[in-house]
Amino acid sequence: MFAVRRFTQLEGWYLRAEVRPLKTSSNVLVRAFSVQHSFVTEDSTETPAKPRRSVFDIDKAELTAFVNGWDYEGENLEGDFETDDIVREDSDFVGYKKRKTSNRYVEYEEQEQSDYRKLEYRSRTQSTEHTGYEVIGRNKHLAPLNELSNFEDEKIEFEPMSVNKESDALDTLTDTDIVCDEKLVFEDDNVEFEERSASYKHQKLSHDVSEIDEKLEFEDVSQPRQVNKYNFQFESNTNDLGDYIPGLTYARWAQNSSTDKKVILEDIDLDYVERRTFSRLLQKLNNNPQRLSSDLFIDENVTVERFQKDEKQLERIAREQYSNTNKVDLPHLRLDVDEKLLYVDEFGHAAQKPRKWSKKYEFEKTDFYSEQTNKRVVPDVPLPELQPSGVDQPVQTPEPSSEQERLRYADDKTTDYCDFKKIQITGGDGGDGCVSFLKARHRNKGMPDGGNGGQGGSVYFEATNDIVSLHSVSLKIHGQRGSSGKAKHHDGKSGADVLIRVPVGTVIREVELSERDAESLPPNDDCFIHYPGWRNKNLHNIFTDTIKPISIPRQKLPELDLKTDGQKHLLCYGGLGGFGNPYYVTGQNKYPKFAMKGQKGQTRILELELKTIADAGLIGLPNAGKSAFLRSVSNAYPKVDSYPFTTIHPCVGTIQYPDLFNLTIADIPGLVEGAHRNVGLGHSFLRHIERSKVLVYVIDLARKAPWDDLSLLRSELELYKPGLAQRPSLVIGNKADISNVAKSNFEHLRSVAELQVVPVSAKLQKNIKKATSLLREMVESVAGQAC
Ligand SMILES: Nc1nc2c(ncn2[C@@H]2O[C@H](COP(=O)(O)OP(=O)(O)OP(=O)(O)O)[C@@H](O)[C@H]2O)c(=O)[nH]1
Ligand SMILES: [Mg+2]
Repeated sequence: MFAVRRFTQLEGWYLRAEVRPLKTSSNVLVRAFSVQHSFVTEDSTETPAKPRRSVFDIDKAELTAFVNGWDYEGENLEGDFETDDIVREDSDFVGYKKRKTSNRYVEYEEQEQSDYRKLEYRSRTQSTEHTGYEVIGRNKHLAPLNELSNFEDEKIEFEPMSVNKESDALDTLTDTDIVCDEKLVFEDDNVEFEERSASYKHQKLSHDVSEIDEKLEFEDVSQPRQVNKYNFQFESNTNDLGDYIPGLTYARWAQNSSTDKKVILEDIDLDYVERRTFSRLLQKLNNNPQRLSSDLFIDENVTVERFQKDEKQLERIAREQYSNTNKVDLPHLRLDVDEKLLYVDEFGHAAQKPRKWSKKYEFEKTDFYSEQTNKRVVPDVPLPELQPSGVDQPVQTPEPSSEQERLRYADDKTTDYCDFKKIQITGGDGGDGCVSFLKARHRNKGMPDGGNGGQGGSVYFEATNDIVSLHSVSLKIHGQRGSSGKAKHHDGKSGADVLIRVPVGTVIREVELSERDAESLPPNDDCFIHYPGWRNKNLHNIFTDTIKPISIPRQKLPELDLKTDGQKHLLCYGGLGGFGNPYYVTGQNKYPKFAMKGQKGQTRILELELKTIADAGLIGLPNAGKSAFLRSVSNAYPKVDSYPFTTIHPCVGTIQYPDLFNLTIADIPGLVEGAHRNVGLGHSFLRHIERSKVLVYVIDLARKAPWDDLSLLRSELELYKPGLAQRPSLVIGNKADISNVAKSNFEHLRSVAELQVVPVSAKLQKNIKKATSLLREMVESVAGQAC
């Protein structure tokens, strides 16, 4: 950790600013600042009787003045820091200078050594040691530190104060511009202190920092905010948490010994833990990742409902789930417990709202804490019923009322998804050969010495799992041209190859060049470079059958299916470099006055079609709950909403079974009647389930006649590709929680459908286990069969 700290002492106060960078690389991002000032008695050997620490926000202008104007050349430190305590040494440290400023960060880059010095100093009064790199700034302006002695009120107003003192500091720092809009961070220096938050107005600073002229108003941070921290305890077979811990900046974890299977994560502020990281961690810890999704579902019976971001949202969820069972006090995380996973605790903490980058903040334990046993207590929450709500009426899924509305939903401009593209790729041209003759004293006719041209760059395709769409592939792609040969037998350099990365599952087909495309290609008439004035003569003399330009034989590419990650193919050769004139020396012609031009690179027009590769594909009408089902069973997190065509491009999730078996499942947009006539979103997206070995029909049991929906889906599939509907299939009867109607519909559907029907509630996570195990059975039974 690198820190830039500066100290001073002024009228019994001292101020400290810390600049905490993001990484310890040569470019340091300044991320958070803390400024603290506390009272220090005049007699530095005594511990202050009642030291106080006040915390306030510091803004850009103040900090700039503060940093630039600081001077601690000894005298300012007297009193607090004895001269002997200050060990100043010139070190090898190469400091940092400002490189780029954005709203949030100041980026520093390496700076001359002479600009900075390394300091070690000890404050006797605070009995703490600090080591850090001090930036010796321009000693021009001081922040209005005098005002700080009057820091009694809630409001502080800073005035700039100029100091007429010149220093030999650097020009480079004059525009040091440090952004600080974060909550302050304070550490415990073994001194009790009072915290106070202050909202204050920033007054415009006039000189030298005049570029910062806006008036800043800070929000009032004195209002307490609810901070939710959770503790998790698991049994785990793995000790390998290293990868996951960095994401959990706000969690502490402990493992008693390497043999102990218990892993405890404490004080996790879910507002701050990245959702996916955390989910992955739990997955790893749990070692039973079957139902773990990014929504933090842990097991059939153990469900951490949601990240508690929004009290109201939580309340809504709780009321929905527990409507007929229990009223639960809010806001608390609900959890059902089984014997395997131990407990989850919850605290409602009243604490000051931490700003984004602040690392520490105080909280108090309030609920669910037993003072007798000094342990956290598990709240006793009964399990919910299978069908908690007694809704009799089916929830009618809204249909798009008009074509316009449908388009509005379908036209999601925020996503750049593309699964079909026609592109032109061209290999780089070869470099030209050179016509040159040795020039030497006393020789009026030197030998030919022209170099050969370099080869043009080729175009490769590589399949990768890193991308899921073709949108990043350019429409026209060229390999680099080889450079031409030069005199004195200097051959040209080869052009760089181009690698085009496409998602796994991309099918590449070559299309014949249309006449128009062929016309647009450069003509290939004269393939020779001529010595000045020799063109006609050359054409007349030497173009016999023996000297012919070499052309790359053109072969049509077979269809190429990139199915595995890392699969790489060369699709377009770059042209060969042309020969220099020495190549054409013969007995008859010792001084050839021509050389070969570089060959043209190959050109191909290709169609790229992305056909997602997944073991199972979800098919259903819009709003049937396909995405909700995918969310509940896999690690994917597609958007779920109550309007049709929520999903407009495919999304692939992975279901992970406890024995590490993985199964991929693709969610695609809703299919409607007449999709083959391009109604709805059409049926071109069915290409993404074309390769799935198992089809999963997701049927909304709350609709009037779900069996009709099923036959409609099957007939649309058949119209898209004959035989597709005959694949092994499973029917998921979703929304089974909508009780009476769903139940009767299910009975009927089961009797009518020739396929196996599993009732589930994707929303309430019911019967999911059965669905996933059936799905696995089917996938395993068809494993190895070609689709
Ligand atoms: N009551 C109930 N509602 C559900 C269930 N599953 C999904 N829903 C709701 O149904 C609506 C549609 O869910 P989605 O998952 O977006 O449906 P979809 O099939 O992906 O829809 P499209 O992407 O538009 O094709 C949402 O409002 C869900 O909350 C369920 O099991 N029970
Ligand atoms: Mg969807």
